[in-house]
Amino acid sequence: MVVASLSRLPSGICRMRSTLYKTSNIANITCSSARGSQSNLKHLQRFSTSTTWQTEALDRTRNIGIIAHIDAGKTTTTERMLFYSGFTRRIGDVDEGSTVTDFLPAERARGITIQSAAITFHWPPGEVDGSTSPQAGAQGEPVPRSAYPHTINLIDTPGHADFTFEVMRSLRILDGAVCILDGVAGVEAQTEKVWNQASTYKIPRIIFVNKLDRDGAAFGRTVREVSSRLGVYPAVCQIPWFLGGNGAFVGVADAIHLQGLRWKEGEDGRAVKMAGLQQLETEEPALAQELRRARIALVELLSEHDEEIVEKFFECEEDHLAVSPADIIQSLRRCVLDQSSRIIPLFAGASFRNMGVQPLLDSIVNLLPSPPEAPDPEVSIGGVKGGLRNLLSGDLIVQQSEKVSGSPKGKQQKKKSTSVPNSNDPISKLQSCALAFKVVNDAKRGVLVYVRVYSGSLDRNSLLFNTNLHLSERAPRLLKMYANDAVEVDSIPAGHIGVVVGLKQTRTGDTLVSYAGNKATPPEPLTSLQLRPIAVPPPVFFTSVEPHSLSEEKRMQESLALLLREDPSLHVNVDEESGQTLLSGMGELHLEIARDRLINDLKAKATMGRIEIGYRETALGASSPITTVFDREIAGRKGKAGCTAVAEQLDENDEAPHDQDTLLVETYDGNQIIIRAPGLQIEHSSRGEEESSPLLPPGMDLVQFRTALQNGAVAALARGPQFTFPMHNTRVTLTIDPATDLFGNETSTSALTSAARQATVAALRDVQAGAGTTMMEPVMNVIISVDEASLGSVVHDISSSRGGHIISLDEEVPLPGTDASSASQALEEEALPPIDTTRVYAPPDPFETPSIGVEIPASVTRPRTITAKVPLKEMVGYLKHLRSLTAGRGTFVMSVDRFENMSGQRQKAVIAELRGGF
Ligand SMILES: Nc1nc2c(ncn2[C@@H]2O[C@H](COP(=O)(O)OP(=O)(O)OP(=O)(O)O)[C@@H](O)[C@H]2O)c(=O)[nH]1
Repeated sequence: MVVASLSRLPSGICRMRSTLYKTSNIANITCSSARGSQSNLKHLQRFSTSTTWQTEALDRTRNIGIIAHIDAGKTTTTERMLFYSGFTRRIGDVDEGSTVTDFLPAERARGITIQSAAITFHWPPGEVDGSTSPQAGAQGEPVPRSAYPHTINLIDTPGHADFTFEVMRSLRILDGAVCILDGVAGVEAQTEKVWNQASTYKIPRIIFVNKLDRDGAAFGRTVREVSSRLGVYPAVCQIPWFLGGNGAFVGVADAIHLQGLRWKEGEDGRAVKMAGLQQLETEEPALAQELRRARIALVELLSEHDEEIVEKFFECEEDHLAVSPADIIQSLRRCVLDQSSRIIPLFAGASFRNMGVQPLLDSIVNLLPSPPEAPDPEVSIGGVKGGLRNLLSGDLIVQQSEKVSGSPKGKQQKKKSTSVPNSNDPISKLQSCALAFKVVNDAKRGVLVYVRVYSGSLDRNSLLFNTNLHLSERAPRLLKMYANDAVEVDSIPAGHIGVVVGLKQTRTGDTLVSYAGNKATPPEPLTSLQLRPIAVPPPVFFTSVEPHSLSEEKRMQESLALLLREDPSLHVNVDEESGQTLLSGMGELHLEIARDRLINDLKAKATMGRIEIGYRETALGASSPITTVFDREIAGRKGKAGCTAVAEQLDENDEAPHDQDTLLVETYDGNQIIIRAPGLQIEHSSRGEEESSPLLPPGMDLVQFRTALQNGAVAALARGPQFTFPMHNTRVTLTIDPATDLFGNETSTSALTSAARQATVAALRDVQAGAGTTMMEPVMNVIISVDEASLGSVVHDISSSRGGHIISLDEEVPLPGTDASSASQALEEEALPPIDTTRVYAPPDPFETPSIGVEIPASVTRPRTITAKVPLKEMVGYLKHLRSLTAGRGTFVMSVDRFENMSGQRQKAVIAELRGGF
């Protein structure tokens, strides 16, 4: 056996690698030895100044994420990656709370990942210079990419369902992903959910089956689940090495290189023993035989999808074992990038035992795409959707719009098609385009905005226009991050991930553009350019937040504002009547973490109340038009404005008015707000952009007028007339008659807001007195995975004790994600032919008979899947119950389906419970 002891040899990783890939020309690689996390900053600065960043070839960059079910081992694996790449000197432990990526106190305390952290390291260790990787060695033989250092930007994403939105946000900026599976639990419900979300963004993926050291690990079963539950063809590149077939897990056998890799129990994993096929044949004959089968299956699978490997196969006289590792890697890479093949390379290991992580790193570099190879990022601009590269090349035709006199915002537009770019074309003015994917408040450096740059180069001090908030901010400082260490840079080039320090407003999820010229805003339609917009799901839990004293109020509100910038799936609103601040979110854990962040990290002196379900209230009919005139002093200034409001049940089939008098039709938190001002005599500037009216109060423009009225309606809708829950599914129409409702100077924006609020409140009370209002509750889409034996009891429990409706059994119904395009994606996926799971190669698990070519009954390969709609109230604490019904095997995921009207009886029961406490 060849022994490569990395602890003894400073360049050991390289040695191991050269043995791994049998390449002769990689002697010029300088391997860095493992360095301590304290000292690594200096070490990193050496190869990460702004100049080198600029010149780092983009094809040697990987922006990847790790996705998985909670506890599959994402953080544990990341820690090993950091260690082997030389970024840290010791391996952090999740259970001891000493990991690099889970650096928030709340994460360390709970041992789970809450916020995605972006980390940069190099694999293999060494400097990433400007040269592109050579594709061939001196003798013309292909050289694997993993022979040359690459920059890996890694995003560790949370696995808990409460943080799905966080995962979605991270997925948007990834070019590739590693999906980690727990080798005992197999494909779990949350894995399926995240997998489907990654499919939505067409992210190339590889799979790592982890925890193979645990009792009950079943690699073969997991492989079969990958094909049946994730709907892909697993390309088994490694199989587990159990000593003597049924003994301890000691390493992996690699079907690409036809060799065994063995790690010594209890060591840090840097020393790897390698054994060729012949050696395995004498020492581990059963493993050697299975390895041959794995190689045959791998070449066969690739041949079905890749012409080039077929040629190589013929060149090797149809000998599966003779095809070179480099040819197999290239074929795998082609299949991963061309996702129509649905081939997913699959690797094996046990990160906690330090086994299998270096080959996984090699595969990240070898198989996952560089930024230019990744799918074209989706953008929306001027009402058109398409790819950013297409937009920049002129292949995406943007409809430039001219507003029609008096038309509502965004409606009734005259379209004029412009092919882009041309010399006058606004798209050619775009200098850079970036997505802010994360906002973090750093105790030392202030607010850090993580950005992924998609085009051009984001330069220090450039003016960035935020197309979501419609404001400009300067970028005074730029950083390149290494977990919680940073290096100052002058610019962040396209394809890279970096941090902007000093932005005051930008939130997670906002698109930032810089543009040529010195105008305050970019030319239309660049103002509407948005990268991969995602819809924030409605919050379903809420809690009150009270400052300890009045003097703490300001600090608390500032901290809450920061929390909201970090996480837009949190919502804050102030109940106007009680003055209470309410914080709402996606789940109980989500709010608990928000509480931790607010009180422990941001040091707000505040108390949070009980976490409760966010019910809603809705109108059952329509009010009569209610006109009120607000006439009171506001902040020492007389304020007077009138408004007429009608509140009614929102019927999706009812068309909103689109006439000249309609200034706004907007859906906000499930309610629709319409603003009308007949006779306002709206005028347009010659360029058709600015709107104004001679009848508006002096100094007020149409945007301020609309926003003031809208704010009033939104504030009133936050509290229902009967149950005080926020209104839902309700339409409010505000009508302003310039002759009777506007009073010159006295009509300030705050007077308009108060008038709109007052009129809406009165209209809601009128509905309550007439047709009435009712409570609504969140109903969840729930997908439960159980084994056959527990199916009956779980179905019975859901439908009889929890008032749920079973929608289907064993049907692959993708959960409606938080992304608008997932539904269409699901439809697209429906069209794909089913995977023939009987042809999928999976090695036998210990104590199982060989499985190749043997038909596997569906009941063995697939756990049963129950899809149901269940009120959220009945799902509180469900995991514990499910575990007891299924002997610990059952798992579930859920997402909000809709809010539903509650029956009188159910309403009464909930109110009694709320009064008496849970
Ligand atoms: N036996 C064994 N345990 C492992 C392995 N990998 C991770 N674990 C353990 O599994 C638990 C979860 O690991 P994490 O790395 O925190 O998992 P995660 O996927 O990051 O979890 P979240 O961040 O909470 O989603 C920890 O107790 C780890 O020590 C492994 O290969 N073998």
